[in-house]
Amino acid sequence: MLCIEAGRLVGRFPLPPSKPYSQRLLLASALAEGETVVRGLEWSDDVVAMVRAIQPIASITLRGGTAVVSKREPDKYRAFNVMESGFTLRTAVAVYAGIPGLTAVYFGGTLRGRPIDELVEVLRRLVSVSKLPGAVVIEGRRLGRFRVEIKADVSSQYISGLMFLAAAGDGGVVVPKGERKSWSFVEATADVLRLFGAEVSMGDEVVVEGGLRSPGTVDVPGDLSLASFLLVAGLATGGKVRLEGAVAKLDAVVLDIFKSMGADIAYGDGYVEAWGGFTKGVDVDLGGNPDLVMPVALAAAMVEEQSAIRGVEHLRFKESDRVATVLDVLWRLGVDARYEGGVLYIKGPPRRRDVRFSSSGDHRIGLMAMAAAKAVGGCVDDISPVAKSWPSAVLYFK
Ligand SMILES: O=C(O)C1=C[C@@H](OP(=O)(O)O)[C@@H](O)[C@H](O)C1
Ligand SMILES: C=C(OP(=O)(O)O)C(=O)O
Repeated sequence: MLCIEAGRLVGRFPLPPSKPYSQRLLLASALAEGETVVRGLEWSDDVVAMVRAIQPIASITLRGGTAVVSKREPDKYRAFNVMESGFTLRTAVAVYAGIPGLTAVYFGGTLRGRPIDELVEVLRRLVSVSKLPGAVVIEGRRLGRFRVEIKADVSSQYISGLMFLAAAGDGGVVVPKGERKSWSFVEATADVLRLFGAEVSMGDEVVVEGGLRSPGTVDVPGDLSLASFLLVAGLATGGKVRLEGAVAKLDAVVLDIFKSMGADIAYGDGYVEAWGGFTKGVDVDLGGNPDLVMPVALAAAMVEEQSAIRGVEHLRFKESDRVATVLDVLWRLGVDARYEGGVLYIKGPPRRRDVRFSSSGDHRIGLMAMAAAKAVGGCVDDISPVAKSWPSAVLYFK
């Protein structure tokens, strides 16, 4: 149990490296011609999962937070455990469909109950895939250019996986069906593939031309979906937080959201600063940026005006049912909160002090609970899930 005293959070902190970019850069490096140096990694469980996933096809040297990666002749038989990383599971299952040989991708923990079937169904039109409890086995072969349709309202990682498969082979067309959820992550995949020289066009269809080559040395940018828990803790306690490092475009919209809620935010080359506090509610659709729901919900909990966070249906498919577990944190704070028709309605301020929070086995709920505990005082039952994305976070909330 981690207990945190209520009080102003004032300080300078390094921006946590973006997990989505770390994983995409490592995967692209393993599929590209030439050697890539990826700098600025933090060894979270999900980033380690991606290192395991690329090991059978790449030579990897690790030095501190730097990985030097180059493509090699793939092992004939491949087996690795992606643990709880949804992105690694879904991209590895797709990419290994295009690499001749047999691959067993193991997964566990919270990932056992998360969706993968739609992707397996689509891949079965191209290769043989078996889904077992806790593992997916793929019989890969060299594919020609392919065209597939896939549901877009469950996980954007299906689309990202198929984009990597196309880029690593002779190209392909992915047709997203239904509402496009978490679309900012598909754009991040396109950005990384383009950085590695692929042609990607995004319209009604996502068209990816094959062929990746190393851009040389790349730096992982900072992650605002994670860092915003520090910003919320600073703003909710009348403190001041300065985050140092380059910021990823992905999820940077959170800075505008916090500004619209009355916070003072300044940012420039290599830093973000936040002070003042939250004074206004917000009405925002976060269907494209699901990882911002937790920090924005906590910010909304600090103000009296009612906030609405829309587009959150697919948060039920994450490490926990985040519609339920976000509400759990808010209710423990003594905030009025409810979910109705894809929308979270939240009206603060917190009415309780010295609260006992639960991370519900979910890293982003653990981070939300730590930031909440900084504001009202209290304890978080189990912070081990936080190692999935940002192990060093615990050092900053003390
Ligand atoms: O592609 C990615 O790196 C991610 C996509 C999102 O998931 P879904 O596409 O499953 O919603 C996001 O919530 C997750 O944290 C990371
Ligand atoms: C859902 C997440 O990641 P993944 O889907 O890659 O497990 C997350 O980091 O919140």
